[in-house]
Amino acid sequence: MDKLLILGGNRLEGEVRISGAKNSALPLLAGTLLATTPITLSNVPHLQDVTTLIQLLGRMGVTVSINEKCDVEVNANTLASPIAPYELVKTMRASIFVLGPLLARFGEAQVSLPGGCAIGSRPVDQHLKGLAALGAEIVVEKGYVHAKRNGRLKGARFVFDMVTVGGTENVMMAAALAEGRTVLENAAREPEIVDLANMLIAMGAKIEGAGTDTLVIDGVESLKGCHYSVCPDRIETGSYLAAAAVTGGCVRATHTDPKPLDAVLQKFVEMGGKVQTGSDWIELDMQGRRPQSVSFRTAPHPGFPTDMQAQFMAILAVAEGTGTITETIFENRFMHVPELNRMGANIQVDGHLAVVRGIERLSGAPVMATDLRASMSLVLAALAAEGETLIDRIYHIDRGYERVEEKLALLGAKIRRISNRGAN
Ligand SMILES: CC(=O)N[C@H]1[C@@H](OP(=O)(O)OP(=O)(O)OC[C@H]2O[C@@H](n3ccc(=O)[nH]c3=O)[C@H](O)[C@@H]2O)O[C@H](CO)[C@@H](O)[C@@H]1O
Ligand SMILES: C=C(OP(=O)(O)O)C(=O)O
Repeated sequence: MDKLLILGGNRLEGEVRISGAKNSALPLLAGTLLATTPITLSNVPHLQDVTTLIQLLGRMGVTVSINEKCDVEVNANTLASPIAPYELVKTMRASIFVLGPLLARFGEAQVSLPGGCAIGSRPVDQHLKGLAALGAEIVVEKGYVHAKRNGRLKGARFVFDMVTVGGTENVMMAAALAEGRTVLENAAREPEIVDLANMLIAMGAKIEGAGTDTLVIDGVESLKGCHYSVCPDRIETGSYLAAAAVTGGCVRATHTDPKPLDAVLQKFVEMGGKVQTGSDWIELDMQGRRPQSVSFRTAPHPGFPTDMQAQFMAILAVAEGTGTITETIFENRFMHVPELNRMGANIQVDGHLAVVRGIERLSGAPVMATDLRASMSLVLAALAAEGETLIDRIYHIDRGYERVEEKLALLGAKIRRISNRGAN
């Protein structure tokens, strides 16, 4: 298992090029199943999760190739078996995104239930209820969702019980091929929903309201291929800006989009950072200063993203003053706390609330990554700590951060990947 070795204490300075968004690339790849002619996706990040979804499409008989520009070309016409098996789904929850498209386009699907993960139980009941509202017959048996339709899916009005990003995406994809109008209420408003809607529209879908809490989808009989570029990763962007915040440095993230990051950028300003933006870049300059503590609660977009919570906790750990963090989206997303405390942080958790009392300097220690964003919070803490930190189970970070050690090294981090393939 690979580990990361980081020697802390360097102020990070420079430019970092942001990759395509993991959380967009995954539903877009699943959405390619809906098209009757090939789709070409560009700006696809090179990540373990993307590889897993491509493997899943390949396992179903879909033809996936990478062209000379590193674009991913998908031809779903060769699909042979609409089955997403447990051994692939268990490594990546986003595999559930193939359910709606398979059902709508090919009439049936068998997708392993993804189950929970480190951050929470993460049920998919809303995905299933939404598809059932469109007329799908759904049975859950032996750990698999069996879904089929008789005739076309039928447009319907459906109100999500809670705001769910994946649920909105799955049902929106299915509704794009349903007969008649679907209205999805209490829909998620994340930028990745807008990206998926835009690709579906480029394929010929009729969708209005993406980015609001009501989606109106007029189903069409078929969708065609297109060329589509994955939107920039707002969480990767925020994570590299967090590296500036935690080290008192100055980082400019390029090839990104400042708009979806309002809530995060506001907190950097509250911390005492100087934030400047252009149409496709963001710079955070801490001017050598220690961040001031801030408090926040996670919320669906446009609120503060849960996917940035762990990284901000690392900043608060070395900030001046005390800050509180309330995690409202996932029930178990404080797994990084004991590891940060092992590095000297002073964080107390009571249910969904974490109280972080900033200290001047963390100290390097051997720590264990428990999930994707927790891994990044340990990396950030290590960058600010005195001495060496060895982070184990770094495979989590490879799910969501492309060439992380290379990008950080270019900003001046002393970071090295220790590969120990085959051994634990
Ligand atoms: C691949 C991807 O895009 N992942 C993101 C997506 O995950 P994901 O789409 O899984 O997250 P959801 O928005 O669906 O989950 C939000 C909350 O709703 C609950 N829920 C969800 C669906 C359901 O059927 N029933 C149910 O109870 C979940 O357990 C959670 O408590 O949005 C999350 C919230 O912004 C992000 O942290 C993830 O990075
Ligand atoms: C929780 C995340 O991803 P996933 O939904 O793929 O587990 C994340 O990106 O922070």
